[in-house]
Amino acid sequence: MTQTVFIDGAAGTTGLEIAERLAGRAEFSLITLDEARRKDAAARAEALNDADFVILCLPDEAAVEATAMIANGRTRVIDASTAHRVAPGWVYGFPEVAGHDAVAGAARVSNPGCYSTGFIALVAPLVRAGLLPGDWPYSCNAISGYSGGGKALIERFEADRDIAWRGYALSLGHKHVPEMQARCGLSIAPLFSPAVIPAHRGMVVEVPLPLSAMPNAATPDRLRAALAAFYAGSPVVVMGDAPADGEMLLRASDAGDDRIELSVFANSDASQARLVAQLDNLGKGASGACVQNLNIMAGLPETAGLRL
Ligand SMILES: NC(=O)C1=CN([C@@H]2O[C@H](COP(=O)(O)OP(=O)(O)OC[C@H]3O[C@@H](n4cnc5c(N)ncnc54)[C@H](OP(=O)(O)O)[C@@H]3O)[C@@H](O)[C@H]2O)C=CC1
Ligand SMILES: CC(=O)N[C@@H](CCC(=O)OP(=O)(O)O)C(=O)O
Repeated sequence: MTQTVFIDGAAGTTGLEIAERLAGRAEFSLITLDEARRKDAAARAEALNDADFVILCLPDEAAVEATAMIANGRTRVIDASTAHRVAPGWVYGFPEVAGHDAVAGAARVSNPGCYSTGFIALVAPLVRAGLLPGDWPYSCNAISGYSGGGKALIERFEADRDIAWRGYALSLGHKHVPEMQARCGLSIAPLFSPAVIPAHRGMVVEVPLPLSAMPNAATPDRLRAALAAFYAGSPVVVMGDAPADGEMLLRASDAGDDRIELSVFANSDASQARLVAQLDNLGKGASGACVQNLNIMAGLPETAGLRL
C-alpha cells in the first residue's frame, strides 16, 4: 500500500535532498504544495493532516508550529530541526543507538543534528559499555560543509569565495550540545568547537581523548573493537580502514553518501587517542537519516533509497 509523505520545507536544502531520495519509490507518494502555497498556513495544515508521514525541514520555531497544527492521532512526524531532540514524548531518530524498535513504533521522531550524529556515534556506545567515563569533560572539534547552514549559508559561501574557515559558536552555546550530552549520558556538557569550510557538503567530527589522564578509560584497541562490535552488521555506521598513508582527506568535490565512518587513532604508547567520525552533513547528518527513519517507521528495509 502506498503511504503519503508531506515534506514541510520541501524547497529547502534538507527537504530537497529527501525528495531526491524518495523519487521513484513506489511505496510512498509525495503530497506537494506549489511555490505560492508552500508557506500558506491553511494549505500546510491540510497537507500536514492528510499525510501518513510528515517530515519537517523547517527552522525550529516553524517546526514547533507545524507539529501543533497536526490535529489527528494518525499522522506520524519526523522533525529534522533541533526543536524536539531532548523533548519528552519524542524518540531520538538514531536507530543504531536509540534502537530500531523504538523508532519503528514512534509517532514522533526527532532527527539528530549533523554534528551530534558524529559525536554520539563515537561516544555513546563506549560510555554505555563502561569503556569511557560518563563524568569526563569531553571536547569535540568538528568541521562542516557550508550546506549545513541551509540556504542562507550556502548563499554566503558561494558569494564570498575567499572564506577559508569559519569558526562559530564561539560563546560555546551551540544548539547541538544538549542532545550530545543527553544521548551519551554525560554528566558534564562537552566543549564543542564547530567550524565551516569552503566545501558544499561533508563533515568530520573528532573527540580527542587524553587516555592516560582519564579514569577507567580502555585502550585504543578495546575502543576500536567495542565500536566495531556495537555497529556490526550495520549498513550505515561502518568502521574506517586504517589510512595507509597516514592522512584523511575530505575533498570539496565529494558527492557524499548516507554512511558514517568511524575511526580510532592513537599514539604508540596508547596514552592519547582521537575518535573520528566522517559523514555527509546532508546524508546521515540530515536527509539520509530522515529517509532511514521513514523506512523503519513504515516497516520497510531501512536502507531503501539510501546512498550507501
Ligand atoms: N542543512 C543541514 O545539513 C542540516 C539541516 N538540519 C535542519 O533541518 C531544518 C531545515 O534546514 P535546511 O534545509 O538546512 O534549511 P533551509 O534554510 O535550506 O530550508 C528551510 C526551508 O524552510 C522554509 N520555511 C521557513 N519557514 C517556513 C514556514 N513557516 N512554513 C513553510 N516553510 C518555511 C524555507 O523557505 P524559504 O525557501 O522561503 O527560505 C526553506 O525553504 C533546520 O531545522 C535545520 O537546522 C538538520 C541537520 C543538518
Ligand atoms: C554549518 C552549520 O551552520 N551547521 C548548523 C547545524 C546543522 C544541523 O545539524 O542543523 P540542526 O541542528 O538545526 O538540525 C549549525 O551549526 O547551526
